[in-house]
Amino acid sequence: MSENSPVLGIIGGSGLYQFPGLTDTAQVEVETPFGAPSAPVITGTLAGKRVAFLARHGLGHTLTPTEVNYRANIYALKSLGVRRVLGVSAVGSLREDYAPGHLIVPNQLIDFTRKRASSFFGEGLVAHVGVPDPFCPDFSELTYQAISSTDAMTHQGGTLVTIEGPRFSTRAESHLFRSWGVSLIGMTACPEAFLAREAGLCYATIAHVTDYDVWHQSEEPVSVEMVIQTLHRSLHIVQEAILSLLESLDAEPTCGCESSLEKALITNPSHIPPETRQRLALLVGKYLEP
Ligand SMILES: CSC[C@H]1O[C@H](OP(=O)(O)O)[C@H](O)[C@@H]1O
Ligand SMILES: Nc1ncnc2[nH]cnc12
Repeated sequence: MSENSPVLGIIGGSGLYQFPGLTDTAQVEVETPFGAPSAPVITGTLAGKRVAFLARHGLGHTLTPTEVNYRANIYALKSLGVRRVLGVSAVGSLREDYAPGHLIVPNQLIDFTRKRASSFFGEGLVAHVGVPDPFCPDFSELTYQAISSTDAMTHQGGTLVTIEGPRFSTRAESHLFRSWGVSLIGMTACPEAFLAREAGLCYATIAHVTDYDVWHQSEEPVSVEMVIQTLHRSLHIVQEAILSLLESLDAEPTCGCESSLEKALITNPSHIPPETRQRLALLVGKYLEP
């Protein structure tokens, strides 16, 4: 981390493949021990602050939610000195009052993914990170204030379920999630949020509702066309919210996200293979004797 490090990492989801208004941009090809990120990271200045932008599904939306290399994406942002990461996601709504076009900052997650690398750990170094509140509460509060400063209808909190995709849900699945009190459905927040926690980063999501999934009696079932149409109407508001969020990021984080690994490592250091120690040095170096 240096004085010039980006104050915010933005992971743009469906429809958000670049960030308009960025100046002094540079395209950074980051190599990580976990492979290549979804796209080059674009660093630049926005509202007078340095930011780093990454297109989650690749520049031409070439990666399915399963194919996204979440570990490389989070690692790449961490390696650039980013401390706060904002995920932007198109989501379906599982409740009447969270309507298409609304923006939400969710506060809970349910993980229904099955085929994703969801931890940086393994290969001789074990850690069990705590995620009772998987989104950083402080950063989520700032993010909620930022979306509230726009003209959009907004909501604070709600449980977001992440399904594996790429298919959308069946009606039975959609009703099941509703019966559990789940508010929103998407395909990418897990493992992104969990990896950010392992990497000691503050993470929050702006979820923009694009559809009512497939449970609603009077609405058409979700389709890509429906998602894109709603996105086109609401993405400029997300961008406006991010400009407002940047204004509130001067203070240092005071939450515990940065020290998430302090009590999470369980492996006897003398047993950690040197290659693993080296691969994870960016995350665990400060906790292990050289
Ligand atoms: C294009 S509809 C499904 C697709 O959109 C969402 O992507 P993201 O979270 O990156 O905005 C959803 O998770 C699916 O990947
Ligand atoms: N209904 C839905 N299910 C899963 N992911 C989505 N992204 C946008 N709408 C969605």
